[in-house]
Amino acid sequence: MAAEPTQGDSSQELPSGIAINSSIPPATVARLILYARELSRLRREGESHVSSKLLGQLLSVSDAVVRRDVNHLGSMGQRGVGYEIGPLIGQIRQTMGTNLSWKVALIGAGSLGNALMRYRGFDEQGFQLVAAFDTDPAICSRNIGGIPVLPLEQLESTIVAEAVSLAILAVPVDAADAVAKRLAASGVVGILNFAPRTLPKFPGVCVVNVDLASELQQLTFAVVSQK
Ligand SMILES: NC(=O)c1ccc[n+]([C@@H]2O[C@H](COP(=O)([O-])OP(=O)(O)OC[C@H]3O[C@@H](n4cnc5c(N)ncnc54)[C@H](O)[C@@H]3O)[C@@H](O)[C@H]2O)c1
Repeated sequence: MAAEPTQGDSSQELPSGIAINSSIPPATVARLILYARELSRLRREGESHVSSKLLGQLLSVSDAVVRRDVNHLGSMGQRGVGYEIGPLIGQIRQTMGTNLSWKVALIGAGSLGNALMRYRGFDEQGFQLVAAFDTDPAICSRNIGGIPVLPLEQLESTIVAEAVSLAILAVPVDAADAVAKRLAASGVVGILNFAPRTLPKFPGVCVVNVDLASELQQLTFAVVSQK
């Protein structure tokens, strides 16, 4: 896997909160993910090839940027023919690790957790949400969006039994560190953290932070800077 989220001290933070540790620049990683989305759409529409110019237009970047980004994946394009869409999607997925299927646990089945459990888009991207965990007895033993909500006491045993490797953290901020520590000790290798704080570093565990308020601040910055 070429691109990895944060691990240890050599991590880099993207403005968006994506954090990676890799020879591929973070901005390129972010664009590669978007290229894959556009390429999949083009393939569904029956296209077999795409030029760097068209791919650039779809993301509002220049064709030179596209070529530079795709060069990180090895030799892919052919002058005059463009990129073959199928192999390019395959190479991006292999680089991102999304060619694999990942088992995911959700911790915190509150407002945000509920919305995530009802979201149908994870499966088609290779992410299988196997269980959610919560401390509230009124929520545990329920089934939300087809996902069982289990008491937090069953966290470690379920992660081991189901071979869960990723976790989504949607607990209140004060609970985040302790839960993350338990996830790391159980063998989870990646945490998507929604709690508005920086988690402690755990060896071998990658963290990506999602913070919509920060995204909104970037949006306001973009709006005020163009005036
Ligand atoms: N990053 C973002 O853009 C974004 C957006 C919304 C919410 N959040 C954050 O996500 C988290 C959840 O938000 P919410 O609105 O769903 O809150 P919520 O209060 O509705 O849900 C939190 C859930 O976590 C459970 N919980 C509490 N302690 C726990 C523990 N130790 N282990 C397991 N479960 C536990 C609670 O019982 C509750 O069901 C908060 O930290 C919030 O700040 C982030």
